[in-house]
Amino acid sequence: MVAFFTQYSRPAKILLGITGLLLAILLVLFFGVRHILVDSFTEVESRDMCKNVERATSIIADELDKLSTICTDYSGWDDAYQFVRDRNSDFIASNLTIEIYPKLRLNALVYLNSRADVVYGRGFDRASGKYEPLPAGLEEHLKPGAKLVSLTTPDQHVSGIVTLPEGPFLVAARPVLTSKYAGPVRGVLVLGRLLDKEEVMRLSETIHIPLEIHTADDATLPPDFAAVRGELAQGAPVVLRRADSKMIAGYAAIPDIYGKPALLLRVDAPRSIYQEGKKAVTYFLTWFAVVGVCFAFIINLFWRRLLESLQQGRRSEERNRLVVERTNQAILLLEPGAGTIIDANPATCVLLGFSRNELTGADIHALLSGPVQEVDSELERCLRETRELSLCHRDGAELVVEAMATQVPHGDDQALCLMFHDITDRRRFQEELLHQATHDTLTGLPNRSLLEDRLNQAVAGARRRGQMVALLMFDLDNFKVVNDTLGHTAGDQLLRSVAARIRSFVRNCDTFARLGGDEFVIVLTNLTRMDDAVTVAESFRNLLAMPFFLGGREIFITASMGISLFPDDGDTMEALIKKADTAMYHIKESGRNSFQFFAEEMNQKVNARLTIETGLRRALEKGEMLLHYQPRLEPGTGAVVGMEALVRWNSPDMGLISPADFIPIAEDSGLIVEIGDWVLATACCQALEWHRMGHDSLRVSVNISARQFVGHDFVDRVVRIIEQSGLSPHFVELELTETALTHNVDETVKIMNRLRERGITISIDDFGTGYSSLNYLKRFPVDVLKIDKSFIDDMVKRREDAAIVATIIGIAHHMHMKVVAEGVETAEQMKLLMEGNCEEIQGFYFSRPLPPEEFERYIAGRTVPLLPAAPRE
Ligand SMILES: Nc1nc2c(ncn2[C@@H]2O[C@@H]3COP(=O)(O)O[C@H]4[C@@H](O)[C@H](n5cnc6c(=O)[nH]c(N)nc65)O[C@@H]4COP(=O)(O)O[C@H]3[C@H]2O)c(=O)[nH]1
Repeated sequence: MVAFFTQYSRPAKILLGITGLLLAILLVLFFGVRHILVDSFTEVESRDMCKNVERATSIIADELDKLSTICTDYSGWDDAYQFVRDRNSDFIASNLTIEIYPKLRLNALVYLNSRADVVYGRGFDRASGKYEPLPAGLEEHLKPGAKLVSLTTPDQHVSGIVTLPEGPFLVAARPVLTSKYAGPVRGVLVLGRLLDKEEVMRLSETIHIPLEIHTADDATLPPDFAAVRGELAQGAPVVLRRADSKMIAGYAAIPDIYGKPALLLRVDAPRSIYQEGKKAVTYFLTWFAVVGVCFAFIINLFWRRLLESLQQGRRSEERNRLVVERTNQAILLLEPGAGTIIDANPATCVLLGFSRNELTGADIHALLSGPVQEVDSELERCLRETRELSLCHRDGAELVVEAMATQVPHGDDQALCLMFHDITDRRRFQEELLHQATHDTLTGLPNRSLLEDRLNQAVAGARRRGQMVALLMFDLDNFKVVNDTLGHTAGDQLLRSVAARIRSFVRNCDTFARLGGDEFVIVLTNLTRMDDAVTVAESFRNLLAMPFFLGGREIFITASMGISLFPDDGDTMEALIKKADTAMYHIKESGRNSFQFFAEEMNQKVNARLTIETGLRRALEKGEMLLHYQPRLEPGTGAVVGMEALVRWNSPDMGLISPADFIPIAEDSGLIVEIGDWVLATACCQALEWHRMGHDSLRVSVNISARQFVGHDFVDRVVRIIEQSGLSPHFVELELTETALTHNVDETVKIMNRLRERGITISIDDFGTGYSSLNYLKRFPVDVLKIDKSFIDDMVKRREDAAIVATIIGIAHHMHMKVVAEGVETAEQMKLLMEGNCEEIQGFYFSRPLPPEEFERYIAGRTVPLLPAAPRE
């Protein structure tokens, strides 16, 4: 048995137990209810049977009453009254005929007089329909003093049963009276009726109940009667006996007129109530059993389902638990409303550095940064959307997490399930990316894109408040020089220092950005007057005026600043920057180290510049460019040894334009490369032509812009152009400015060497105006130094300038370079230069730059040494 049960799982055992219990209840109910119901039907059956027995006894009583009534009719009658006295035969003949016996179903009729003498007495056999003697046994009851005949008063009467040897008799006795039932009593009338089988059958048919009657003292009583006789004799009114399941018998005893049991009667009846009841009970219980079994089956089914769903629930709970325990997602369960942590999964512990025990029961507000109300509303929002929250690690570090929440059942309430994962690194990376995208890497200042954003915000705010916004744009004067002379690293350091110095003075509400190169922009907000912008601009200029220290060297810089204003100069970054840039450009043109508000005239200048740039692009194609040549002479001999090619632009719209006006624009736009190539090619061709004309020692010098020089294919281009012209490179001199050379010294030296290897002469133009570093001079493979005109101008009046010129000549000679003085305008200048052993001279004193044909005339008519008046250009 134990083994039988142990093979099943616990839920299956419960199921078996419940099924067994149900079946037991069903069985108990079945038999219990059956018993109770059958008993109650038996009881009903008994009651019904008792009623039948009563009806049987009643029918005998009724018969006795009827007999008594007949007796009354025949005893309370004047004729009978007379008859018992005189025994007249008429009475007998007319009233006591034989017909009355069967009619009244009488077996005996006896008139007795007051002395109990039988006046008239006859017996009658109803079977044969004939008179017979009175039953012998009856005479005993008719003797004087017998109960039947002892009726002395009119109201006395007797009816009942007497048992005679002939059988039980129903008897009725009444005193004989007048028709008015008046006395004195003259006798007694006794009527008797044999209760034979026919009579019993008649009674039985009357009451529709099978009836059997025996005398109580009958020696041949049937056994069932004999069995109940004793019980009835002891006073039991009715005794019931069930012979089998089909029939029931009820027994009763009927006393005789003396009160002794005289008759035993039996009423038989089919046990229909019992049978029907039993059938009904069986039917009911069968249904009950069927319903019970169905119910048990359904319960079983539901229980199985319940078990399955419980098991599924447990499995799913286990699965969920494992997921929660093993997921990388941090999960916190919070008490509703209070924010107390109910539970935390291992991922949370790893993320926050707290143990599960430490977290359980802790307040979430201690982990989330921010005021309680804000934290609560953030948690509330997490139910609707993914939010970013700041959590505190155990070590105090701030963690940024991406969180969302849902409500889960917790007891009768709903707990808040907060799920989150660490995005600190991602957020940091995004912030870095955003910072990189919006900030300048060198200085860390906002870049153009962030500047635009801030400027738009500033403009929107100023528009609302009715204020002004100032955009201050500045660049560093001569930054290029610093970059070129001290190197890019120093240049970068200078930019960083400038940024740091200005940034420390810029208000938080303002924006300080770097556009690129040495260009910076400051956006000033909350301005109500232009003067505020002036004050700020001046303070920045003062800030920049203080020295910077680069690599142990003290550097002084200045800046040129252009200022544009919202709303006067525009409301977009493009417009405001363009106008600030225009103003800055204007400042640069007019002396630098200052600031200037944008004015419309500046725009006109810019437009003019644009017109030049546009025209320049077509000038070469249209043949508007031409070259003038300025002769270079040897002071000692007065011979023209060469000429400087100087470009001219004869614009059909603007007339003859000076190179001082369009060369810077050509440099800025990059057109100088194309123009430079044309100049070199044209100059070489021209020189070759003059060589062919006989002036075969003339050297031609050509100006080279820094922009041309830094081109990666500069040498190849120059060499190719010279070769294509057919002129020997030995007659070509390239004039480079100091600033062009100091860009990248090593590279410059290489280029110079390559040019010189080809026989090309290199000269430094405008020497003395740049940094004039002797260190560079020592490294550069230069053939000629051209002393700038500014020194020549003042050398006659200022001894310092004369000394500088003499020094330059001395150094140049010392370094095996020739010296050319340009801008010589007077004989004094020429004289001093001759004395200083300057190799070549160029200037208006001899000739202005001349168109080719004039130059030809000039060299053709040249006599040496002369001090000619300067010819007009
Ligand atoms: N007051 C005065 N001026 C004198 C005297 N002697 C010569 N000049 C002027 O001084 C300039 C000399 O040229 P630069 O220093 O190379 O200065 C040149 C040069 O830097 C540039 N330039 C001219 N042509 C070219 C060219 O083909 N290519 C490049 N890259 N630059 C050129 O334009 C500058 C100006 O050229 P220009 O207007 O032709 O002006 C010329 C010339 O006319 C004098 O005694 N007194």
